[in-house]
Amino acid sequence: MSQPRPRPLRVAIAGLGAVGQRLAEALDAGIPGCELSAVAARDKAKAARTLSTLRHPVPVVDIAELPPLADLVVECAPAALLPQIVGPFVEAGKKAVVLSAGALLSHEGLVEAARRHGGQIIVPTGALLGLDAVSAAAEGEIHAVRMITRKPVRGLVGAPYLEEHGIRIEDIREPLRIFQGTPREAAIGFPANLNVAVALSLAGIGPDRTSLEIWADPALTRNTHRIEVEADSASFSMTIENIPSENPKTGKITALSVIACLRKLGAPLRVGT
Ligand SMILES: NC(=O)C1=CN([C@@H]2O[C@H](COP(=O)(O)OP(=O)(O)OC[C@H]3O[C@@H](n4cnc5c(N)ncnc54)[C@H](OP(=O)(O)O)[C@@H]3O)[C@@H](O)[C@H]2O)C=CC1
Ligand SMILES: O=C([O-])CC(=O)C(=O)O
Repeated sequence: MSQPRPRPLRVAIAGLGAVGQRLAEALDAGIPGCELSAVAARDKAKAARTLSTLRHPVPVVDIAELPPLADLVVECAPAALLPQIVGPFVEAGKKAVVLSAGALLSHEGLVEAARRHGGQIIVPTGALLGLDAVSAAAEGEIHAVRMITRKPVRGLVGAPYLEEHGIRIEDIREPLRIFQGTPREAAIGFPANLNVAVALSLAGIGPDRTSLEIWADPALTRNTHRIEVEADSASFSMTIENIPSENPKTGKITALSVIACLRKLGAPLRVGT
């Protein structure tokens, strides 16, 4: 005898920007097993106007009001808000999908809280690719992971690292390597630009052993990430060229990655790790 169908997972969106808006539309159109239940926005009146075209209206609230309204939160807000969005969900044994992955490194207590309370933090592949292969390789031994990110100038301007080191990229005419280091260092210097490098490091050999280069390239229109992995099971390299969304720092594929991740949560056929 088949089991009764479980009730849909109530999904909250924290941050209604480039990712949040696309995700709200997709949830409203229907992701099996999920229903949009609430949205948190800074400017609630503006968010209510944005959401007025949804078929199924949802409350627009402050971040602190989300936990009783949802079983899972998708964090797609400025990185500084990560602990206040994710903490209450994982402490209640619920799930949080995290896009500001870089901020996890300075709030490792969130992972411990999820462990203690039976919650879960999910970092989707986001604007990157290949995290399935990296996770599989990490079950064996990975010798080295290298990532080279190239971005158009407007995808990088304003990053704290550039200000701190007096690096001006607005008028460059040739590609310029602006950073060489680790994802842990990049998460501090580029909090809105390099979540992908942190996600890669968490899937593989960690934020201190992964090596990262960042280039500003005035000829580029797409955020381009190349990853190179040497492991005892395989060697592989992959490149993704992201078409920017309304937010030039964020690739369009980011929201689609979250949609695919939510779709997999309750799917009868799940493909990929
Ligand atoms: N892991 C990955 O692969 C990727 C991660 N990211 C990260 O995902 C996050 C979201 O990206 P994106 O959608 O492009 O960012 P946006 O800047 O477009 O959206 C962020 C939204 O959060 C809102 N916000 C600000 N303060 C609050 C608050 N107190 N309560 C609720 N909402 C608030 C902003 O509102 P307002 O504009 O009014 O201030 C804005 O609408 C970012 O941290 C980004 O770095 C992005 C791309 C890839
Ligand atoms: O890493 C990020 O946060 C965003 C990014 O590079 C992209 O969208 O390509």
